[in-house]
Amino acid sequence: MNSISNLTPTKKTTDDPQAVLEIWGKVPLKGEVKISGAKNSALVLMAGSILCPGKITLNNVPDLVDIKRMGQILTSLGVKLKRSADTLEIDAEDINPTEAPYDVVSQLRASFFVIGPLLTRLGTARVPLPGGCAIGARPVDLHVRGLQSMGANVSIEDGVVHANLVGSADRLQGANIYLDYPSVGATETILMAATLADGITTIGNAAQEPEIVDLANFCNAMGAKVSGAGTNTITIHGVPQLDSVDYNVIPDRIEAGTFLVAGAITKSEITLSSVIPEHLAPVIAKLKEIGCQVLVEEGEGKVFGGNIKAKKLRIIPGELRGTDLETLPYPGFPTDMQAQFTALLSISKGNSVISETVFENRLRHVAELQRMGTNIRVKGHHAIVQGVTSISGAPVMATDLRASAALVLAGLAAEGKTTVRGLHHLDRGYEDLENKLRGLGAKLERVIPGGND
Ligand SMILES: CC(=O)N[C@H]1[C@@H](OP(=O)(O)OP(=O)(O)OC[C@H]2O[C@@H](n3ccc(=O)[nH]c3=O)[C@H](O)[C@@H]2O)O[C@H](CO)[C@@H](O)[C@@H]1O
Ligand SMILES: C=C(OP(=O)(O)O)C(=O)O
Repeated sequence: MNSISNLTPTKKTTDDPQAVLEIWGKVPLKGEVKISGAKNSALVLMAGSILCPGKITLNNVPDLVDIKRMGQILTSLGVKLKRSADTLEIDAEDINPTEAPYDVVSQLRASFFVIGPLLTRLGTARVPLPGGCAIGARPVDLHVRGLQSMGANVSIEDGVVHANLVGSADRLQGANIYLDYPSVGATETILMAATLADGITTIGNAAQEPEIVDLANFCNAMGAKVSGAGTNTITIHGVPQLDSVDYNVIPDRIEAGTFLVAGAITKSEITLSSVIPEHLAPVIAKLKEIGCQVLVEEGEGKVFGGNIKAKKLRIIPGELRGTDLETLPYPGFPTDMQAQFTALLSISKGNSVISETVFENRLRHVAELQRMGTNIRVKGHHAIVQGVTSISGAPVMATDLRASAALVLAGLAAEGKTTVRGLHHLDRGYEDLENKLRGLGAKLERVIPGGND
């Protein structure tokens, strides 16, 4: 049997498709970890930078495969990018409405978010439909209908969405739009398109996620007139042009939530720095129900949009007990934390019912968690969990981004060695996860099986 001491990592890599993550569980964690900027905010802010013909500086941008892919899409449109540490300089003065490359768009949902900024600034946009994803069908009908309500002609030809202003119109027209569902992406597409439209746009039943508020703050910092972000009705008064800005991306509430679960699942007290606790309210409430204390402490004081200061969060785990949870649009419990909580509840005393209501196919991690000795049944969009007292390491396959995080968390709590495959999912959305966990004392290593570098 492998042990920590005889593990001989052969080649560490971040992008080799053969690489696996080996985790030795039951090692207590300790210390402090810094949370990176939010993937889902940075991605939409990068798309939103197209709205401005001047230079944009984004700080606190995480170093992720998804961010690199979004950079490739912007570059293909003529945008100039310069990255230094966590700062990204974006110059979208000279852009052309060429088609964003399919092979990148097909790997990244957020790539579709360039459609609103391109259309409203240039009057035309061609963006391939974002690729099918393992978590559900994810159509873009709400984005399309929103742009059509603002006077755009939108058609889908050979898998590419073509959007144009109609006739002699030189701007989109403000409109009253009511979303059938508070879609994050559709709210972002319409919000960005409306910043440069002629007149007033309202978005009813808008998504209220913190990333929407960050986008509105970013647009307002460029001179847009957006109000109501963070509520279910957003109003945008269109302006003719937006200006340069230097802006800090908010901390990643899903990365933060994942580390809180790491503390809970290993029964370890750890501290997270650079977080906005309010963004984690539904996650913290569930952790308390499960038996953990989560304390808010003063942080280093970095300031984000809306003049919010970063704080620290300390988790003090207790006896873990089961609870029910249902994923919902914000401020409900985030679907992006469901897989991690499935891992946590699988070793919490008693029964739990987890209901996934946002995406129709987001329980695929259950089959992998079962390999580790958990007792979970899937019925429709529910996972019915009977907590077990211990789980054991096993070879497992990541099926999507948050599923990969759930398997890493389960590996931290399991007896023996867990080997996680499919790390390209993990690398999409977690900056330096292995080193951050190692800094807290976890024993894990990325290796190529059988390699000999
Ligand atoms: C890059 C990014 O920010 N991704 C996040 C964003 O994804 P994304 O913006 O894709 O998520 P949405 O809120 O749009 O999707 C929610 C639900 O609405 C449906 N829908 C969406 C749009 C549409 O036009 N038609 C439609 O039917 C989707 O299929 C899904 O069932 O919000 C999700 C929900 O919090 C998160 O899990 C993702 O991490
Ligand atoms: C589902 C996610 O991302 P995306 O929308 O980019 O697929 C996620 O971040 O969990």
